Amino acid sequence: MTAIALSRVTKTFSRERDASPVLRGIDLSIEQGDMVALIGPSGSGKSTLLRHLSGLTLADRDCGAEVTVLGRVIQRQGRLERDIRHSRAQIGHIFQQFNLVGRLSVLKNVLIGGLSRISTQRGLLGWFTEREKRAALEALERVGLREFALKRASELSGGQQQRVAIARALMQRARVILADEPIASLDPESSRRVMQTLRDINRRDGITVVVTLHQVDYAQQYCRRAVALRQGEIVFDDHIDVLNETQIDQLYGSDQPKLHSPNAPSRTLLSDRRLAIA
Ligand SMILES: Nc1ncnc2c1ncn2[C@@H]1O[C@H](COP(=O)(O)OP(=O)(O)OP(=O)(O)O)[C@@H](O)[C@H]1O
Repeated sequence: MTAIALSRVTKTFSRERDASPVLRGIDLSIEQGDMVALIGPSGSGKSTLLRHLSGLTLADRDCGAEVTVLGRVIQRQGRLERDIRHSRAQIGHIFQQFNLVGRLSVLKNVLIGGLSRISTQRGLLGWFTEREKRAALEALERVGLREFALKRASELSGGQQQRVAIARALMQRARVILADEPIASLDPESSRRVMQTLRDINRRDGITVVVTLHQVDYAQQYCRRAVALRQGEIVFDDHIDVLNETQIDQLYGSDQPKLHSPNAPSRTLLSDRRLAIA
């Protein structure tokens, strides 16, 4: 079953007449339960594409764009769908900067993930039931941070905070997780833990994961499929094993990021059958 579908998504930020689009007619479909890496050089449109999926960014109005997630329309013709709140409840968006409330406990931060399901008043007052607290502790257990529940979020390392953000998405009962450069500011060990956590929830819970990554070797190690963008167009879309050295060089040119992971699998050189880079 299709979890995510984009058709004809074009996005131009500038209103100047000759401004170039950041995304150019993107058509993409992702199956439920897949784990997909969005790769490509800086500025190629990865984050912008991801933000279209949760309706944080709207496509151009005149391009006939449509974005659906889990069968619900998120945006159509550059307009947000009316019942976006319900759709967003199923989508966990994780950011490079974690977006936790540093002065609150780790547990409270995770509990906030369930806010879309409880009354605004109860949420504002910070009243949570024993059942909700148990669920939040279970989510923390899943990401290996249960013993940090009562610490302030700001006391945790970057990698730990990122895992709290993942626990918050679990508490939210998200069926799709969109992770925007979740390891960009982390050291290799923390990066591995975060990617392992994402892969674990993908495999065990069947949650669809789309993750933007700068380091191709992490994509190769943890993701099943790669979608590569260059200048706002999809230039590669296939099983991650199909992506070879030559294609990576073509994709990044002289901007190719360093490969950080010492455990990266050796890459097999396969045919260039799908790469459309000119
Ligand atoms: N809100 C915005 N207003 C204007 N331009 C924007 C906005 N957001 C992104 N852009 C521009 O769109 C282009 C694509 O940005 P985006 O962040 O999607 O790329 P990216 O591939 O995620 O890059 P990086 O890997 O460096 O994060 C860039 O040129 C960026 O400057």
